Amino acid sequence: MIRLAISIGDPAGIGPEVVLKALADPAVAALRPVLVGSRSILSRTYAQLQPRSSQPIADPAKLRILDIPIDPLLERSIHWGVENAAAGAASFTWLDAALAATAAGRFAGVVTAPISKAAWHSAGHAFPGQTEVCAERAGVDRFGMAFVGRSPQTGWKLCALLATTHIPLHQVPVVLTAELLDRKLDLLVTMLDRDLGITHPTIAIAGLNPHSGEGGQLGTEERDWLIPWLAQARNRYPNATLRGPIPPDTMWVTAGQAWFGPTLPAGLPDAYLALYHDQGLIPVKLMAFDRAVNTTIGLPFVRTSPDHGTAFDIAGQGIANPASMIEAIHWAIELTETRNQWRDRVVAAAHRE
Ligand SMILES: NC(=O)C1=CN([C@@H]2O[C@H](COP(=O)(O)OP(=O)(O)OC[C@H]3O[C@@H](n4cnc5c(N)ncnc54)[C@H](O)[C@@H]3O)[C@@H](O)[C@H]2O)C=CC1
Ligand SMILES: NCC(=O)COP(=O)(O)O
Repeated sequence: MIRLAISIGDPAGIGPEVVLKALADPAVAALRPVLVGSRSILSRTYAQLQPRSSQPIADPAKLRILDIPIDPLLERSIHWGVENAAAGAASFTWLDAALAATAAGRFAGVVTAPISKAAWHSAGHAFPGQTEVCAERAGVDRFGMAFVGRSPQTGWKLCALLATTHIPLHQVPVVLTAELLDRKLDLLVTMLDRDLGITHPTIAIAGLNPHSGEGGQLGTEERDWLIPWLAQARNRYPNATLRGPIPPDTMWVTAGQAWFGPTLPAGLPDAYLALYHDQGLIPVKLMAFDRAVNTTIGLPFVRTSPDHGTAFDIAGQGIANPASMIEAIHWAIELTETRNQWRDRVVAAAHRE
């Protein structure tokens, strides 16, 4: 059985709730994952939400928990919907413990419930997000934030990688370079092969400007370096079909048709490379807010997370939807299995040589 750790996220948000609701799903419970967090916080979540929850919620007394208590004085300052340093310190400690146990070989992968970046900063942890902590603790400097999802209507798999992530919009054209895109495309091609079993992918690559610059009239990045970079990338990846730079507003039209069905349009790409956070995540969340899963690629282990955040506005009400957390757990299993099969194939091929 594949062993998974689940860090329970910010205790003032919906993380503990969606984790306990996910564990009420028999298919998730059968995986017997280990929750990394405070037993006391989980018990409190269960006691308060079970009577008013819209959905079944698992009793933490029956679950496997790596208990990391919060100092009782600090625990008293944790309240639903209140973003503060105590909650940020706790969620950071739990993530770190899950990663340390994974690095020690106890788990094959980590599923992380949502944290608040602002709460982390208040607690003195100056990371942009969980992605960067995973990468640093794993000792890798080439990693990416990808989103995957399986359409409940058509079964089509959505896969999108963000070339840049948590930076201000005005920095995007500065940070985006041919070298950065080389690294991101490399990660994406590897992920498609190793994690999704796609050896000859078609990848849609967005332009940066409206209409991909309209020949330089609406921006020059495409003309100056993006189109030349794509020509070189096509030579480097003869097994891949690289389409682009595609006008960003229309790039997702067939993805939407494939997601909602009833039929799949012809010529669908296997994956999308978006150049900045909202260029990728607005369409992904519009299509698949309750299904999409954030996965960090480039790590030596699998890491997934729901696509949503801490939802402080509804924390403590019992109405949070666990669907994306459930998907994050199933994707962690699926990605680990495909990766293991890939490794077996590589080893078998090496023995044949
Ligand atoms: N994986 C992670 O750790 C993520 C963390 N975040 C963090 O979460 C915090 C809040 O971010 P926001 O932009 O407000 O996004 P959010 O996803 O927390 O909330 C956006 C809206 O969606 C609703 N919502 C979110 N998840 C829901 C669920 N499972 N069921 C029902 N409704 C749900 C919320 O109530 C809110 O109205 C930020 O600090 C952000 O950095 C955001 C995305 C992912
Ligand atoms: N918008 C995606 C997001 O915020 C995920 O951040 P991370 O904590 O998984 O790095």
